[in-house]
Amino acid sequence: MITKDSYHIIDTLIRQGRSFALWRIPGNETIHFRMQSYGTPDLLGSYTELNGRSGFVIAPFHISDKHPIVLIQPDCMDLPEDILETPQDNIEVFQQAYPEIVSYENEKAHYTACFHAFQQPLLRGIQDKLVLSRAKTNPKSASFSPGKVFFQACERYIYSYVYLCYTPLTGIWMGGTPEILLAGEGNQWQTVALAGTQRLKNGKLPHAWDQKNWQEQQLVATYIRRQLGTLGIVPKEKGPYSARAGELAHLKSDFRFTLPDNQKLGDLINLLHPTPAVCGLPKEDAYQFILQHEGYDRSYYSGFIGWISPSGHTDLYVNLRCMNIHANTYTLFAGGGLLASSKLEEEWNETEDKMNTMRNILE
Ligand SMILES: C=C(O[C@H]1C=CC=C(C(=O)O)[C@@H]1O)C(=O)O
Repeated sequence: MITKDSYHIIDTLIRQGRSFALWRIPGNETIHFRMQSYGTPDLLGSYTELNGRSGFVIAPFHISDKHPIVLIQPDCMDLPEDILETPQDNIEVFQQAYPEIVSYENEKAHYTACFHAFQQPLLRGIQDKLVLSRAKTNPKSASFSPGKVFFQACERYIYSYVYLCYTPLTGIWMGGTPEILLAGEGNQWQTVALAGTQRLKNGKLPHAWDQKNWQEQQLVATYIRRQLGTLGIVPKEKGPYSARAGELAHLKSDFRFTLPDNQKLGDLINLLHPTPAVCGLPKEDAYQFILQHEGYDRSYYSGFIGWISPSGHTDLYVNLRCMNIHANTYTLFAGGGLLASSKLEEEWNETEDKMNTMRNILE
């Protein structure tokens, strides 16, 4: 069994440059571990290449040579009980592989400029929704332990999918995300439409939602219905209802369905991802707009992570409420859906609240 005392083994695996993932499903105490000790993870250039494949996948928002889809093909299913540190294990593993993401010195000014740019197509009715996000890089203390932080996140966020993934190409990613992209097995599959955000009220789920949040979530739900429909899938739908994500609440609809061919999960992912919960509508224009105007590289934030197995069980989640850990810093990411009616201060505060999911466990 993996317990929080194993944190130093996890930290050593990172220093040794091993490709591995640890994750915990919402409402479940078991921590899963998979590691590829031989060879290197597969690099894929499209979602459809995931058809028929299994392994732990980490996929970016925008696939590129710098950020391909990375598929860990594990040959080791148990966390080593102990591990021998050698003098070669050192921090260089961080430095060579990935430069840190530099956030803007005056972040609020950059966000404000982006907000106004994003509002143009929304106010003109060219876009119905656009998700604007940002990154914040902070110095990290010398004693920072990714392993310890992972176990803290597991304890604190019982309703979220908590993961830690390291590969030499992606670097260290960790998060506690509430959003399923695709989960299930056999003839029982599930996705969700998750959008709209407010803080918990005295630690409890709020049940009243304003028009903007409803509309934001309805756009995602309609999109999912339509995309599933193109495969002839008519899902059973539940919601929207208020769902908890750390100290925040979202509106959520569940979609349950069977698949015509479980070997074609990549085709379905290609249809769903990126949903308007992280991109926008109409989808393709929103995607291009974000790439051109957001002003930074989302990297693996708002991509997806998780275990994929067409003949076993699949648990893929959208990579939200996450951070990328570097040698001396860590970068937090968060975004929010903008509609024509969005207000700058509210949206900025929402990104702060979302970043607090990871920030709170570092304090
Ligand atoms: C884009 C993020 O959240 C999405 C998921 C739930 C609610 C959202 C919202 O209210 O804007 C976002 O669509 C993020 O956490 O960075």
